[in-house]
Amino acid sequence: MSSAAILVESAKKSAAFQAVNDHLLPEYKYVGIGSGSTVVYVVDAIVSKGREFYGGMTFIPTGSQSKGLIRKAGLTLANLDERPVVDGKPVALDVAFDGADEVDEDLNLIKGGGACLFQEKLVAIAAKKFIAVADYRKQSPRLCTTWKTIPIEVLPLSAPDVLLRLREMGSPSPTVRSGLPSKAGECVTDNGMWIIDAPFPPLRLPKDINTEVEGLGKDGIWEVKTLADELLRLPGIVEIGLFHGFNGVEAVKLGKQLQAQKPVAAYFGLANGEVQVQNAV
Ligand SMILES: O=C(CO)[C@H](O)[C@H](O)COP(=O)(O)O
Repeated sequence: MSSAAILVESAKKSAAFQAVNDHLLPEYKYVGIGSGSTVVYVVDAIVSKGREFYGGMTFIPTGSQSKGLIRKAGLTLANLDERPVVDGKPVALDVAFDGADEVDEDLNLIKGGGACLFQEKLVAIAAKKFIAVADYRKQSPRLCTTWKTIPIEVLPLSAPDVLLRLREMGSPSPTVRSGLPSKAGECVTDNGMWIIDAPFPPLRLPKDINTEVEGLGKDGIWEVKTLADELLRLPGIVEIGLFHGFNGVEAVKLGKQLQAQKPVAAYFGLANGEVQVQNAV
């Protein structure tokens, strides 16, 4: 491994251990475990706390990789739809930890680099608190600055029409993600869908908008929510890798449970070994 890669791995690990220390409380019962390479360290951090600490917890995966991690670590596994239902409601997860491809200054996220965005969003919204864990490369003032594409999960037979609509919306060269080098043909998600990676110029935040026209993307620059709403209106798109809106704490105040996509905090491992915490304000 190159020294740059070693630095990145060590940053992911530091962020994961601090996030778990700060946000996994011994009384918790249901814990969401996301996907990707950073989440491997989240599981390591949980295991390092010892069975007395995590033995009463059940871990909910966001896809087959995450399921494998939970099983391999000897943690108790249950699928999202296997939580008990109390008073007609599935119990909320106490916390969910997941990685991110890009995090903006308002804690909006791009996710889906690992093609797991659909189940990741289901787990994030089912959690009282969602914590993003990443290394320093993922921090960015605006989405689509360093991670330049938005992953979009689509029904395979809708792909040609979705690609056309994305081009009309100002995405210059959206492409169906390939499964290569490990799989010939398209990348097929855990849900049997395909992923389209749609490049967009860096997205605006609501505070950047001077006129309604800008927010609508007519100048080619979209605001996060406007773009997310427009994408989700298109039949064939199953889910998008934009996580935006509000977080779990705000959702409770607003009475909008099961709609919170944003993390309450993002933990970034830095190149100097420190961890920077970006909390929701
Ligand atoms: O969204 C994801 C998978 O769909 C991942 O959480 C995201 O790609 C970050 O991965 P990594 O921790 O490997 O950088």
